[in-house]
Amino acid sequence: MEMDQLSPGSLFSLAVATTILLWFVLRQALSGGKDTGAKLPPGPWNLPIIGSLHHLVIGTRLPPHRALLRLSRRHGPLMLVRLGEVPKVIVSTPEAAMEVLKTNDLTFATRPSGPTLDIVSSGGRGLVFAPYGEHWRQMRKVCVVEVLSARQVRRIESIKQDEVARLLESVAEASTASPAATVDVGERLVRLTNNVIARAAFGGECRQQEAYLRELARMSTLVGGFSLVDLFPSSRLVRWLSSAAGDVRRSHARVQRILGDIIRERQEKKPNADSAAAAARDDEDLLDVLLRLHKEDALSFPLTPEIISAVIFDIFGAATDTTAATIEWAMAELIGNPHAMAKAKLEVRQRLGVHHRRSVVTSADLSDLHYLRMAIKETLRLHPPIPMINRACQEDCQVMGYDIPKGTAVMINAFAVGMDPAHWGEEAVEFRPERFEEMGTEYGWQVPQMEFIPFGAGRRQCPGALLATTTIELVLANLLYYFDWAIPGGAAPETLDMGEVFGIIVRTRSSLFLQAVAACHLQDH
Ligand code: HEM
Repeated sequence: MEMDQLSPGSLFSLAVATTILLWFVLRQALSGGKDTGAKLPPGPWNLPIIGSLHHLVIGTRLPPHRALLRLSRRHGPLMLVRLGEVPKVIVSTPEAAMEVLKTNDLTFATRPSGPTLDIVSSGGRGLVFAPYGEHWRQMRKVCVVEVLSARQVRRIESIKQDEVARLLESVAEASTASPAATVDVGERLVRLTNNVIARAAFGGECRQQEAYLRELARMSTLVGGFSLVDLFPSSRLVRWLSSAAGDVRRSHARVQRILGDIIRERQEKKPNADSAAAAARDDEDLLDVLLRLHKEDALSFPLTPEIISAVIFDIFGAATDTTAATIEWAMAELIGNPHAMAKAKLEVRQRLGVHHRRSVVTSADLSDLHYLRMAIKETLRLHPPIPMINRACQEDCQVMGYDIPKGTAVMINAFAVGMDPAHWGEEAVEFRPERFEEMGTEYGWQVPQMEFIPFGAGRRQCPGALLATTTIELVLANLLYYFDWAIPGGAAPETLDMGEVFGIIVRTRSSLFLQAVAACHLQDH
């Protein structure tokens, strides 16, 4: 029985199974729950057992971030919903985000826990889901200072160019086939971002990459916080009915086995590597860096192989699908908006000239591509790949005049924030990159008023934003410079499926299949 994803069917089954308990629950409710006197945020009315879930599924087929945006328009920028048995505060406007991510940055600097999250976070031993504290501080520093150091970024730059060249060659091959083959854009992009991170992390490509990717994708859809086990963490009935926790555990174990093999092989290959000499070399990959830190043993929390594996897993998860999904959404939006596509293409081709001699447009060529950059921002505003940013409250506090008790899970709806009509106007749903120009040339990736937060904000904000945005620019510039793109069969742009699959990362519902026609000759690499 497939009970795991939030759907009307699964909720109905659950409601029937629990109806017999309703009377007792109602009796308890009528006899009066404890009134703590706290002034909690407003929210929709709740049903026993399922809480507010019916508002998210009945009469709507919207994914959670969209359904929650709709609810917030009725109940306010700070809203308390009960997702099953878990109360969550939903933050939906820039003003509310400002209070959580800036005014109370430290109070909300931790992540919530939950059955599936606890599994993928290896019990908080990695970085992305680690609870706030010394371990997180250390791992964040390792990530920023060592993993994303200037030297590593330089190394990754040449890997990116190499992988982009491979992508272009494979697209060129499809475009010259007879009849011309369609390109599964999403699949190629996931491959590209995975190859980049795999080569950055392990030097070579991961031999078990296919299996690794399959398990990562499976986990992403199960760990969005809307699996039944996460909604009813204390229910034995749900645990019995649901396979989500077991599926996540199995996928996670497989991924950890693959990573464990890679780490062991590396340790066996370079058992006596002189760490200082290795550090001085430019070819030290992320695994070398982490193993060197393990050997130096100078950190307060020793980097055990388990922690190294958890951190690499986190960086893979954080860096690959987010970047690939953004490029895919950008291509979908540009195809769906021919006027924007024409402008972006013209800019790339005019700025780079027709006689671009290198086989790949490099990062050095990207500085003047203002329209393309705005198109990427607009894509991230409309399709933040992580629309629901998970945080938790570390101590009792007040936000917008409401009491938030310690331990409350908080979801910042980055999608809703980017849709706020007070900042983005009534036509906020439209893809219009020019709006960023109208808001001022300085309107950057980080904005002071929190109306654009695809990378989060505050001390837990994404440390990979620069790596991500430069990769997205590089790939898009190349795709638009070398090819003209169209929907196969000449279908109209409106026919493009812009539906979403919800998970920890939101992706396009249907693969984006496009036809590419070479716009200029791709020189041999
Ligand atoms: C388009 C691409 C990306 C998007 C939209 C994105 C978005 C995000 C968001 C929303 C968060 C949570 C921030 C918060 O809680 O305030 C996050 C965290 C994180 N991201 Fe990214 N990210 C992207 C790419 C990357 C890349 C390339 C890396 C590579 C290292 C990365 C590494 C991380 C890490 C390590 C965290 C956890 C930080 C912490 O908890 O301290 N991300 N990202």
